[in-house]
Amino acid sequence: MNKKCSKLESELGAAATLGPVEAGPPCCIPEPWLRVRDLSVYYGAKQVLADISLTINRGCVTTLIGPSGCGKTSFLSSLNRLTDLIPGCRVEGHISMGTLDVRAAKDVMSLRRRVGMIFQKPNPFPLSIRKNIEMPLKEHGLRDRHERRQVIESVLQDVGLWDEVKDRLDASALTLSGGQQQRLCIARAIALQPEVLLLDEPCSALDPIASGVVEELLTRFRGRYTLVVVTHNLQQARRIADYAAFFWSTGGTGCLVEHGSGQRIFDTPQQPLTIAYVNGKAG
Ligand SMILES: Nc1ncnc2c1ncn2[C@@H]1O[C@H](COP(=O)(O)OP(=O)(O)OP(=O)(O)O)[C@@H](O)[C@H]1O
Repeated sequence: MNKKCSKLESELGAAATLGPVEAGPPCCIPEPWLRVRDLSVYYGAKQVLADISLTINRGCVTTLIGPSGCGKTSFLSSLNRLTDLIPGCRVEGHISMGTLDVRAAKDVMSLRRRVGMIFQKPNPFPLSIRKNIEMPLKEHGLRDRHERRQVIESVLQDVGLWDEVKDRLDASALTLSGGQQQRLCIARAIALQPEVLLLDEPCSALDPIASGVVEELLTRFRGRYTLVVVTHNLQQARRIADYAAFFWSTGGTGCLVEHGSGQRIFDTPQQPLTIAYVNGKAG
């Protein structure tokens, strides 16, 4: 077993507070899954991303780093077509996921089931803890009540919330702490069995302990989901990244400066801007 795999094993063993997540095979052998070619994004006349080409490997953690405003969220939102919902937003270029042409996909609801998104600020529905997970399951056609209950328990176990909430599933999700709300949002996303999870600064609104729990959870998801994580926390990015992509903005337009394995981007970056950024001297 190579070094990365044995490291993953010890990380899985260390995640004792979380549920019995069944990890898939670790991403030792890169398998391209999301392919982005010549992606440009505009808000009205303003171009905020130019000609981004990046391949994201299945089952791996890819972190997107770069200063505020360089287009990381816009990039994420293009991947599951949340950009469709932004008035005046226009996307050019090609995005594929496996054999699916993302930009041409007609069934956007199914695309978003396959590509879930977690936001910076936890956004549970103002409903009970149970309904937060049950409602999307119903919307996506899971009619059997017993099966829904099983999924609810299983995903709450996965995110380590089950023991904390099993006696108050009908309480409002808004009574949970910020960290618990974020884990509920992750449970809600994984209940739909996505292939890809997009996470936009998932820990930045959380205290260090809650942030650590979510980070540990992401590490355990490696292999089971393809994770694309935006983070401003370079230590965190360094810890979790199988791959990293560094964005920068010139004159308000974001571009991709450099990408590669996390180890290479953080330990031996090639581009002067990347060197300055990962060493805290730019951005
Ligand atoms: N809905 C919108 N309408 C117009 N401009 C927008 C919109 N959303 C983002 N922008 C602009 O697009 C640029 C890129 O924003 P984006 O949020 O993608 O960057 P980011 O790297 O994720 O920033 P941050 O790290 O601060 O979240 C910014 O200049 C921002 O002001």
